Amino acid sequence: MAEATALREVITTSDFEQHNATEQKGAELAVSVDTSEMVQYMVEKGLKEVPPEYVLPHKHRPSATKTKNLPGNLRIPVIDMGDFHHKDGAERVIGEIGRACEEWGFFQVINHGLPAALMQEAMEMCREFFALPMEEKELYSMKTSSGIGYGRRFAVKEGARVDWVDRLGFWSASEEHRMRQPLHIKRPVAFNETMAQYGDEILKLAHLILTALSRHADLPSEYLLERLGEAKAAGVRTGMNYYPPCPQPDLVMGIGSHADGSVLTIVQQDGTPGLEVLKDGLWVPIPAMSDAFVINIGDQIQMISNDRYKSVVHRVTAGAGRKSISNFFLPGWETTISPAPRFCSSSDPPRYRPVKFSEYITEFMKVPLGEGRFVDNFRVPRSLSGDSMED
Ligand SMILES: O=C(O)CCC(=O)C(=O)O
Ligand SMILES: [Fe+2]
Repeated sequence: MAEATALREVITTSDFEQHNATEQKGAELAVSVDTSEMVQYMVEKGLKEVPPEYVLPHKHRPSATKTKNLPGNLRIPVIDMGDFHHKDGAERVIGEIGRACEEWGFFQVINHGLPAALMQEAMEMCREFFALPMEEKELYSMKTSSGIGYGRRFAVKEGARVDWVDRLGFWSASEEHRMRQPLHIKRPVAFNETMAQYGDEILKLAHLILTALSRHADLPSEYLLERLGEAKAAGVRTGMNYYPPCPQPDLVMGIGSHADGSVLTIVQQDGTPGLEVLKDGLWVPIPAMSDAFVINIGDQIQMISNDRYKSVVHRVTAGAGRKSISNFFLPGWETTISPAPRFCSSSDPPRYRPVKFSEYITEFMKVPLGEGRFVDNFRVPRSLSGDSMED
């Protein structure tokens, strides 16, 4: 029993799930999700007080860390990608994306190419799924360490704090990933088809962003994509998140502060605030635009770009109820990630040691979120990499 709990705790936490880690070794581990531990279940049963494992230390609570008098210029960039395919507009878009990734690691995009109707349908799938009776959602419970299915974010170690969120995880792209590890949702009936179409479009958007960043760094358009290994091996892991209404929102976090281990992450919000990014020591709320995507750089691009493009800490506060769709663009499992020569020089040698994505993700899943920057574990000690480690 204790062993099963420990296993489950280690397995279902990380941002981009551990699907590949165990799958590639042929060692998926059995896990079981206990319905009574789902946040939505507790809330629907009329919970009035947040259980102790969710409660944040005082100094980490939203009331203690909220930015008062946010400077007016501290707003994450909103970038209109409409001109990206036009010769005259492309330079502007590329410049804005590149600068946003250098300065913020976060930005929102509008006119991004995904039809508004498809975004609405995807959010509708998310709403309808979480509105199913608990017995029906349970049919999709995470059963193995793949992280695919209905489950939640558990503590990674005994006594660790738990996030106020339930999640449904699956591969939304590419077709290879969907076929190899499918999650067939019966209701809502349009789920599989809609989310496959959505995933394919998200994949295209991820490619566009990497093209823009490659060009921003004066590299061939395909450069960053090619560094992620075989095109077929990269994919999009999607997590539909439900942060149920919380009776004591100041005591908890929807998702505690963390940086994503992905290449990049593309998030669709439902129009409810909650997502915040840490900028110059201040928590900056991200406007909840339901027709935009929030895009953030993940650790893999930070390493490849030798810290030029930043993977930045963010968090989600709880409140009256919120849904979002997190799409993690992941490299091929066998891909070795290392700073690309273009981002290094004799005065700024590689700041990270090469690391196989499989090694990265396996280690990432063992550490609790919010405890330091995981990516720092792969930094070359300063004395070996020259004297230009400062940001
Ligand atoms: O819910 C959100 O807006 C973002 C969630 C997030 O940061 C994550 O899934 O890594
Ligand atoms: Fe995140």
